[in-house]
Amino acid sequence: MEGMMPPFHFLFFSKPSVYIDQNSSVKTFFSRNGILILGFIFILSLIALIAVGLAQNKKLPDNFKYGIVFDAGSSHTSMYIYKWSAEKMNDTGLVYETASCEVKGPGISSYASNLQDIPVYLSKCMGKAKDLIPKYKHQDTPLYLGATAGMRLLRMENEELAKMILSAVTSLFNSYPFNFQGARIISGFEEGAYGWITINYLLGKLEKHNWKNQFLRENETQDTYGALDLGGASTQITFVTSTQISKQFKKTTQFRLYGKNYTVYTYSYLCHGVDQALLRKLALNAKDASPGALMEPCFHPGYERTVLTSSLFSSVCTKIYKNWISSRNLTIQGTGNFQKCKESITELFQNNYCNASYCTFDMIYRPPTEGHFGAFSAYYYAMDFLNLTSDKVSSLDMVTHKMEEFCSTPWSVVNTAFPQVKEKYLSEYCFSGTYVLTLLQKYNLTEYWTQVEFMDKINNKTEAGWTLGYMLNLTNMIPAELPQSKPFSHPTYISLMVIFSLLLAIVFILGSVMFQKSSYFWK
Ligand SMILES: Nc1ncnc2c1ncn2[C@@H]1O[C@H](COP(=O)(O)OP(=O)(O)O)[C@@H](O)[C@H]1O
Ligand SMILES: [Ca+2]
Repeated sequence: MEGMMPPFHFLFFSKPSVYIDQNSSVKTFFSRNGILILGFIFILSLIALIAVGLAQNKKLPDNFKYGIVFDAGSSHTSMYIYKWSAEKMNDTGLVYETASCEVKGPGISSYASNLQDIPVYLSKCMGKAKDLIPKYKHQDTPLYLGATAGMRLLRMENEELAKMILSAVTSLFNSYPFNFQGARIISGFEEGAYGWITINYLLGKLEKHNWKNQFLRENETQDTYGALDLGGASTQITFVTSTQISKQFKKTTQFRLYGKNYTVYTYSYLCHGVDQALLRKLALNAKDASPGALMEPCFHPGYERTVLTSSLFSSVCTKIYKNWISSRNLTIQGTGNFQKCKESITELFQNNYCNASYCTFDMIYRPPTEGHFGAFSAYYYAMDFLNLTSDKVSSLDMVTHKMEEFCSTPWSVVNTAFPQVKEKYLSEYCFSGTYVLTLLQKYNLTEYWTQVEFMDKINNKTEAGWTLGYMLNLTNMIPAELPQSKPFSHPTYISLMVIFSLLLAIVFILGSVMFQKSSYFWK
């Protein structure tokens, strides 16, 4: 049996029963110490290997954070609750909308004369936020309210009243356990810029991971989308421009996001929101109306609406038209003519004077548009209802044809076909659809019809609009530089794993050999 290997289990389980002589016991002593040292290295390497593996692949605990933003628009107020993982807060696209709430009632600016009703107005949605967000997170949850063009108009008319509305909101929100960060009127510039951040963040255009989960460099990221927001009282256009723009126009802003610079052009047209545009159009045409009646091509044949003429001139946007008409009842009668409707809408845009190289309308300089655009809010509501979104209709001719057909459909037919749609919206889709087309044409975007994507919820979750961008900015959640996504870079991780694995293999082999040798001394 001399020289033969002991069976495998002997290497590990057999114990020496007798020491043969002095010489061999010394050798055994050294070989046993060697085994101890190797064993020690083996255990250390094993611990290091496990630690590296765990650090890299640690399953992050479900530690979520929340944020609440109220969008106090001119026509209505909505609340959005956003949610994100606390550990990954600087990664893109990880903040999403977890719930939303429509505040019942009109826009907040109409509460100027009944401030006492503001708590009732907002408390239902606040109650929803309290129920949805775990109690222990309430104090850490930032709460914002941003008001847009309805409040901008009220401020122009009566600054004191606008302040009183915001104070009423502030005292109400301070009574809730959330981390209230303020209620304010955001500027049109912010509204455009935050809308642009929202859609590009959600579409993953600001930074990209590759398959190894590394952030890509500047030239590897995708082109951003321009943002088109259409509200009730104002509308914004925002896009990255490569045109050098003179500082005098003050229409651009610089962003540094995830290590990349963006020069963004943005402009907000007050009184060009869809509701104010309709009001301006009706006010403008009221002067030519035969006593008591106004023929309106943007409403369906057979549709009638009676308004008090004073209501047409009560807005800051229509005051300029107020002159010879004393208040009286005016019946608006639809004639359903798309082409005439379009012509009358065109009159709402001024094209007469431009003090720059190029203006879209209303003397506002704008550089040439570039790339794709995401159009949301009332752009989406109108085009989605009319089944005219750019993925469904491929050419402008088709859109025009469908609009002609829709506008000329008698109101009785439309009303019967869509009993579930709010009458205000349904009766105005011919106008709002035509307005969307005219506005896009004024922006020179209709030539590139398929480059305009009408969008509502991005990734089926988060509504496109300024609110998410606003919160991301105020919570510093979009870093200027690229964040490190893992404790080790991928090459370091791989190198460490290979080194420790090799070390383990060597120690194991050496250990086995030494153990085997020492067992000969024990025999
Ligand atoms: N489901 C809908 N269908 C049609 N229009 C809608 C729908 N929901 C909202 N709108 C319209 O979208 C616009 C939203 O504007 P809003 O955000 O309130 O104003 P602003 O941004 O100018 O302050 C309003 O004109 C409103 O009537
Ligand atoms: Ca809005």
